[in-house]
Amino acid sequence: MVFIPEGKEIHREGALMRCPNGQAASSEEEATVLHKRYISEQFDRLPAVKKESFMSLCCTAPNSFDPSDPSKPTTHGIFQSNSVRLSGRDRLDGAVFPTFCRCNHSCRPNVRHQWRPDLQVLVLIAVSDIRAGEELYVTYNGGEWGDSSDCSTEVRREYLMEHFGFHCMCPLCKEGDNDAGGILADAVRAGLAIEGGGG
Ligand SMILES: C[S@@+](CC[C@H](N)C(=O)[O-])C[C@H]1O[C@@H](n2cnc3c(N)ncnc32)[C@H](O)[C@@H]1O
Repeated sequence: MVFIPEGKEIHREGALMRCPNGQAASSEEEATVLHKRYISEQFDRLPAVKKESFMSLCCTAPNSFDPSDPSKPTTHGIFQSNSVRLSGRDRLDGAVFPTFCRCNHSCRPNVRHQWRPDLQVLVLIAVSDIRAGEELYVTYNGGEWGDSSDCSTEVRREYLMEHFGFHCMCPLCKEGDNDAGGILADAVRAGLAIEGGGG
């Protein structure tokens, strides 16, 4: 079977759009206005094909749709929904990437990403053997909870809901659901047995 071995570089790509995370401003409101304006100006400068690629990305951040047309995502909303913080000398910037931003999160990812400031590219590397057809998962929390096996499904989901606004359905969390279902089923069976035995 075809597979990508652990440690192999899978892909590298440059940013579709990049923006400083913090801008000199006298208030949070002003910083948001500047951020939105910066993104809008960057978007206007993109060639048509990159505009299309950017606008096709998911839009899930709060308040990310145009108030005058709630079906239309804003450029700021798309940036907020997809941006990843860069590292090294570029650590003050966030950026959106055409392929990386298509990857879903897993609490047990099979891919890690590394920003290369020297080359100005994001590199995706397999962290386990990946079989043909297997989904590529990255982690959105930047290793915040270390080894996710130390942390319960509930705690990880709470964190992801609070910071990223979704209920995690990654394979590890689904395993947690099955375990919980199993425990519940055992408890119900035990209860029935006790009830049955006591009657
Ligand atoms: C950057 S997008 C990821 C790519 C997106 N699924 C797409 O098709 O373009 C992030 C959004 O994907 C969804 N998502 C990513 N990982 C998820 C997971 N483990 N469980 C549930 N939803 C997830 C959430 O809606 C999240 O806000």
